[in-house]
Amino acid sequence: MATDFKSIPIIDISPLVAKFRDPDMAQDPTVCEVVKELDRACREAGFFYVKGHGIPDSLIKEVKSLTHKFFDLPYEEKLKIKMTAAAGYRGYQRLGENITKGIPDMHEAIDCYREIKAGMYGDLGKPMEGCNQWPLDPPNFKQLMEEYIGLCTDLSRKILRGIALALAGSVDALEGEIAGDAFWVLRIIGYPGVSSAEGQDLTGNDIGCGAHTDYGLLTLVNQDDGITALQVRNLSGEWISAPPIPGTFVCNIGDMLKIWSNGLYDSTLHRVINNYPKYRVCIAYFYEPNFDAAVEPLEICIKRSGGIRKAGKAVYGEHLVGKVQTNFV
Ligand SMILES: N=C(N)NCCCC[C@H](N)C(=O)O
Ligand SMILES: O=C(O)CCC(=O)C(=O)O
Ligand SMILES: [Fe+2]
Repeated sequence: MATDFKSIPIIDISPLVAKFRDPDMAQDPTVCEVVKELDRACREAGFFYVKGHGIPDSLIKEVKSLTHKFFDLPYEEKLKIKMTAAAGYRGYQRLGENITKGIPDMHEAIDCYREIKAGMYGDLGKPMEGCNQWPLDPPNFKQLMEEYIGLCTDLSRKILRGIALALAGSVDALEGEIAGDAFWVLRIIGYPGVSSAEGQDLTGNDIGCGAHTDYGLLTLVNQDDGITALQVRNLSGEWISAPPIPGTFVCNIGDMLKIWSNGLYDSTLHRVINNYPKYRVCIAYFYEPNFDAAVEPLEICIKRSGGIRKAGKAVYGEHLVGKVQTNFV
């Protein structure tokens, strides 16, 4: 459960990264220290920054710079990869097309999902079937994003080994049936600055993305430098800022990890408000369970919660499809 945290901790995960392939990593004292810090952050806030993650800073920056270039293009150009239900909800959505709790969000985005081939998950997967729609301009966009997705997938797996150690006492508890064939989502997002959104009165009250939780296991947020816009809700309802810290990712727990941990970890509510005059981009990578995974509370987590089971079984793909089908106007 979240607490009244006032700030979001920064965790140096380099021991987890270094010992990833070490069969005895669970006995390593530096790994154990990171596991403790992760566990504490997940219990208290459901949010933390990671440094020492090993993804090159040049790539993290390049991803943001190409994202700016794409959103700078004329609307007609962006529409060439328009998101539709027929395209498996993959592609470009205009400003206000995504809705959160019934209210249009002041962001535009490209949504990408791991490929689902026809028939792969039967009726469960049908709505999301398809390949991603990548823009031809800027050149190299697809290649760069795919490289980035690969590295984010590897990194998430490393962090989840730490979390699996904390919750289940074994490094691979979140692999196999739960996430051995992990699904992923990438949202490439742009939030106009306060004065540039057309027809807005400069009150700066427009919500870039309304309060929500993420759907899967773990999110890696790569946000623009110099703009504080992401806010995280603590137990008493205060919004705590998560300012960009160069060289880090903001990480947060998703709904499926909340279920698996029997609520020991919460998928914390968060929102985005860009009150700056500058256009802000964010690339959010979501590491999710296997598309057809049935996720339920882990026995040991139920024991640690006084023997009370706090959630039933949820099939990840159903949860995602339910969200996606109600997220758009
Ligand atoms: N794949 C993820 N987690 N996307 C987060 C989007 C949150 C906004 C969405 N309209 C909603 O209400 O969920
Ligand atoms: O823009 C951000 O900083 C976070 C975006 C987010 O929360 C999401 O896409 O789920
Ligand atoms: Fe989010």
